[in-house]
Amino acid sequence: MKEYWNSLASVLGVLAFCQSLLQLVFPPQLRFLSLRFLNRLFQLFSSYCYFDITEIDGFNTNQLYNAVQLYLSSFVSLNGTRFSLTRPLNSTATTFGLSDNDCIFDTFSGVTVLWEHVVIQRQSQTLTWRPLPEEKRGFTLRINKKDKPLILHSYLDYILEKSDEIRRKNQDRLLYTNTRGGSLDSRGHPWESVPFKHPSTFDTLAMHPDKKQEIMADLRDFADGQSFYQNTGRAWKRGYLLYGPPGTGKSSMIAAMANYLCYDIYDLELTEVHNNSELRKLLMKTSSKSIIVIEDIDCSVNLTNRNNNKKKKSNKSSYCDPEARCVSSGEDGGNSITLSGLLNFTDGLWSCCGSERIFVFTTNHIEKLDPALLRSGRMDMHIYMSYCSYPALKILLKNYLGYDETGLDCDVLKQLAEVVDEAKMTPADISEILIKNRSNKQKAVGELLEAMKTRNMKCGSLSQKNSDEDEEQEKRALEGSDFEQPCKKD
Ligand SMILES: Nc1ncnc2c1ncn2[C@@H]1O[C@H](COP(=O)(O)OP(=O)(O)OP(=O)(O)O)[C@@H](O)[C@H]1O
Ligand SMILES: [Mg+2]
Repeated sequence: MKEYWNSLASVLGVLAFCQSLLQLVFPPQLRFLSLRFLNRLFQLFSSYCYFDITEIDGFNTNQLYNAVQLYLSSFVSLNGTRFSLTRPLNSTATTFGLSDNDCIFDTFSGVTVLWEHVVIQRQSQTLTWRPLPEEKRGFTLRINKKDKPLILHSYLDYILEKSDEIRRKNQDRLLYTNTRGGSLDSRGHPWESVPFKHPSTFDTLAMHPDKKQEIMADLRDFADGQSFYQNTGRAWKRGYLLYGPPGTGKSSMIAAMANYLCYDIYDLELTEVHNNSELRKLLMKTSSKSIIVIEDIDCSVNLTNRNNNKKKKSNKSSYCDPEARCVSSGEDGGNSITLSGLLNFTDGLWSCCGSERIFVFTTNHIEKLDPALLRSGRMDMHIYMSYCSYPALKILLKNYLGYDETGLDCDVLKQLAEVVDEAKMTPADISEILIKNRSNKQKAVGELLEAMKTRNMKCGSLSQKNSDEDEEQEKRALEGSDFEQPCKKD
């Protein structure tokens, strides 16, 4: 052992001597040139090629560097032993990173590549308007020369796509709103955003499990359907109309959709939009992978009447499409939203700027909507949010009180099943009772049963009327669309 250390010390000594000799004999420029020459020689005979991805490209941050960093973070924690940990602004997760000057192997399409995280001190601070970091950071990708044409482009595309996915998963969703009367912020942006932390998910949503599965499958198909939409020549967007009485979970459903797909939400306040062109500008400033929401579409602006009135009033040049919706250049066309403006927003050429967007309209009164809004291709799926049914009630009991089917007395369950449909209580009504008594489960269920029975007795005739109204609403939705009705009433 002692001999080994002695020989190692002597080798190191010789190396140090050579280095100082080199420094003495060769001036720095010559040393630099000879190093460059050796490097070229090495690259010529090496079977690898190397790609440097620096953190700062000129004066701008290199997006590819950030993408690689995020991409590597997805598996570095599995294979590495030393990590750098970060938590970016607005992020909900800690990110594992490759340590300085550390390496990691990755395999793509059966080809193994090596990533190195290169960090070196910056020699001297050049005079710039923006101070540069003291360290130069970058990733070096090593690929076998024969594999380069096979994978380089597809691998980089894959990294960009994957990193985008990770970023969206890690970051808070954003909720955008346009409630500033059309004014722009300092960067000329018409939307204001706040982190969106709504806890509603499809697990917490009380509705018939089959209906829920159907909606989730539809959303998943949409999100994974890029090639389908491309092949069929359709814009990559989808429209959902949520309708039903207040408190049945329309807004909760939107939050669940956003959380399920990790999309941002643009909550469009139509009353703050002055005209069609402003509406179009708002649309242009939305990002892809987002849900654009117009709540209570029947109350936001009087679109149907607006059109009718205009048709009567306007004697200036206008033309009508076959469905008799006027697209007018008349008096109020300049400073108000028209139905056609709204339809163009969801359906026209402008709706395709950007991609992967979902439009959701909600209403309590589907019968008040103009049939043009309901026709095939506009709102692809009409979802009726109904009063609480027995399968939905079981979800509420589980979520609020922790009861599953076996936890509750059979007799109580049977009674609940008998009265729940007739009681016509919304999930919001029921959750109020459950929240109020959540520390005493027995009492909560007892009170709920009482409330349902009382409603049944009191509102026998009223519930018949409501039922007729419900049927009328659904009938109306079916009439307004000549396409398959995917979600039927429970
Ligand atoms: N289907 C549901 N599942 C779980 N909770 C629900 C459901 N519906 C309503 N709730 C509860 O009731 C509250 C109100 O629901 P929500 O705002 O989603 O109803 P809404 O249909 O959008 O009502 P409105 O028509 O008045 O806008 C929610 O915070 C939620 O706690
Ligand atoms: Mg709502």
